[in-house]
Parts: sequence; C-alpha cells; structure tokens
Amino acid sequence: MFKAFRKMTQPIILCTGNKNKVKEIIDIFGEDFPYKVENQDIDLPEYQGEPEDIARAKCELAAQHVKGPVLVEDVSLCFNALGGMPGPYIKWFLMKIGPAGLYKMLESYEDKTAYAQCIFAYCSGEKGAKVHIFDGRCNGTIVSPRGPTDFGWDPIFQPEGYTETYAEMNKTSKNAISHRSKAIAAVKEFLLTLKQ
Ligand SMILES: O=c1nc[nH]c2c1ncn2[C@H]1C[C@H](O)[C@@H](COP(=O)(O)OP(=O)(O)OP(=O)(O)O)O1
Ligand SMILES: [Mg+2]
Repeated sequence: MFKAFRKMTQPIILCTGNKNKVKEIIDIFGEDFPYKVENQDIDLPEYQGEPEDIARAKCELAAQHVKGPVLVEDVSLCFNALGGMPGPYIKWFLMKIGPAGLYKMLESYEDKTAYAQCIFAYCSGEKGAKVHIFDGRCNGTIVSPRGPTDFGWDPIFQPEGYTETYAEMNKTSKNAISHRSKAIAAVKEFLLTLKQ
C-alpha cells in the first residue's frame, strides 16, 4: 500500500520554538510516516482571536518565510467556567502565574472542567496555496499541580477517564489520547492521501 505514496523530496518544515512539542510530534508521527519533518525554530508573531485564525495566520507567515511546505500548531487550554479562557492566551497566563496560579483561578467555581485544544495548520508553500486546518481536543479537569513540571500546564490537566495528570502519565500514554495526537491523526490522514 505504501508504494502508492511518493515521498516528497522536500521536507515539511515544522515551525515551532517549543522543543517539547517537537518531541511529541515526531513520536506521534512515528517511524513509518513517509514524509521528512524538520524543525525550524522561527519566532512567529501570534495574532489575537479565535484559535483557528491564530493558527492560520501563523501558518501563512511560516510559509512566506520558508517558501515550502510548512506545519505549525497552536495550543489552547480552555476553562469551561470561564467561557473558554485563557484559551490561546494560556502561554502568557502560565508564564505570569504558573500552573498553581491557573488552578487557583478556578477556586471560586464549582466547574473545574476544561479542554485542551491543538490546532495544526499546513500549507504547501506554493503560490496561492491554501492553509489546511486540523483540530484535536481532549476533555479533562483542572487539578492542583501533580507530577513533573517540564512541559507547560501538563501538571494541572487530568484527562477525562484518567486518575493521573498529563504530567504523571508516561509519554506513550499521553501521546495515545492527547489533544495533539488527535490533531495529528487528521494531519496524517490528509498528508497520506495528498495527490502528488
Ligand atoms: O501538550 C501540552 N502540555 C502542556 N503544555 C503545553 C502543551 N502544548 C503546549 N503547551 C504550552 C506551551 C505554551 O505555554 C502554551 C501554548 O502556546 P503555543 O503558542 O501553542 O506554544 P509555544 O509558543 O510554546 O510554541 P510555538 O512556537 O509552536 O508557538 O501551552
Ligand atoms: Mg506560541
């Protein structure tokens, strides 16, 4: 079946400055993924707005810069009690108040549910090429921080149906159910069926 695919000669450039993302993305694509994916740490400005529009704009900037196939992703952490905030602004909240501060934000609310959202955007980089969007979500609860603190808000996000936070889970378990893996499943399907 794989003979039907022609490997792209040009690598897909994954534009992100986040090394933890790169590791998870490469692991989730897996070894049998027939495209070469290379990371470029390009600091792309992020617009304000809806998550999909942010990812789209980020992808357009990446494509202009790389002038070839690009993949970007934008992650939101949305608290249901707060109408989806911090959402795409989670990075700045995390930087200013940390995971424990984020948990405290929900102190006066009974509803501690949240969802993690990962939006991938792909563009071939050809003139006038459109941006393709892929959305992956994982529902969960915001809890007092537990587990290693090496990746963002992982210590406060406990996915639905699990007793461990993302941070406490081993990487294989997180990658099997995460917002990121759901979005990547859609990216993979699209790229594997791309007519070349
Ligand atoms: O699976 C995750 N588990 C825990 N934390 C995570 C995850 N994925 C992203 N994060 C953090 C990184 C950043 O603080 C914010 C998203 O912001 P976001 O703009 O998408 O990431 P970023 O600026 O680090 O990298 P990029 O260069 O791809 O924009 O949530
Ligand atoms: Mg960013």
